[in-house]
Amino acid sequence: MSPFQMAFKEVSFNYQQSEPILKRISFSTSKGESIGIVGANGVGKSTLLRLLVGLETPKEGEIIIEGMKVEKANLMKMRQKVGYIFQDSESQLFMNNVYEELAFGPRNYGYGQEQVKAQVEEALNAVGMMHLKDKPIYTLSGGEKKLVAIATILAMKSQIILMDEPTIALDPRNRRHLIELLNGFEQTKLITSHDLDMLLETCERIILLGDGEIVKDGTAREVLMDQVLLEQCGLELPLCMQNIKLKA
Ligand SMILES: Nc1ncnc2c1ncn2[C@@H]1O[C@H](COP(=O)(O)OP(=O)(O)OP(=O)(O)O)[C@@H](O)[C@H]1O
Repeated sequence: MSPFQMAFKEVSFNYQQSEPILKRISFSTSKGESIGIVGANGVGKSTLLRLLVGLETPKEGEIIIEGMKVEKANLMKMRQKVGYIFQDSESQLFMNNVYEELAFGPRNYGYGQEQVKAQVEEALNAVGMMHLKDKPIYTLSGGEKKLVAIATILAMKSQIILMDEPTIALDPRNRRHLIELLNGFEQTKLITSHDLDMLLETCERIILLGDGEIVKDGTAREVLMDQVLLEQCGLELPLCMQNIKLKA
């Protein structure tokens, strides 16, 4: 058994003809960890998640998940293990209605009709969206689409969940709902976000990226409460840590 669940080993990456985006990135994660990935716009957070699900291939180094290298030959197996929730949920929902959307993954993995139904309903109940079961996707609001996208991953029973900016498009009530959901998940979570307050509540570990490298990999408190470090990387303290002056 490997001592880690996922590992980046000296991974470097650049898009075609662009400067290096990620430079010799190394870190590993254990089962059940909740990790926030933070950094300024364009630093490579989404790219890091795309590499993890094999949507991009490292130029150097390798990524290992549960003992398997992420590469073309293993992608189908990987995709069952790793659920990826895109920043723009719209682009990942493609079936006619919510039930069909959630059923797509489990059906593809060969589960029978009753099992598929059970997994879909369990996932919809988990995100509190059972009432949307028969709704056409195009009638959902942005926040509902986000929660349905999360439910598709739960219906697949993925043990590793990657989320790219999950609180975008959520109103305060649904944002709170998401935080509570995340805190109840036993799966390993890797979450990229500029919502540092949400990360402070949901992640025990934070990886701060800057200039293609890991600037700091530490506890949420160590990283998200270090104003000098955050400002060096183009970020600010979480709002809950700032002395907010409200307009009269
Ligand atoms: N398909 C692509 N082709 C070329 N360059 C790309 C592509 N996708 C992203 N980039 C560039 O790679 C860099 C990293 O992008 P990425 O989306 O990973 O950043 P990010 O940290 O997630 O940003 P943000 O916080 O704005 O979402 C950016 O400069 C971006 O313009």
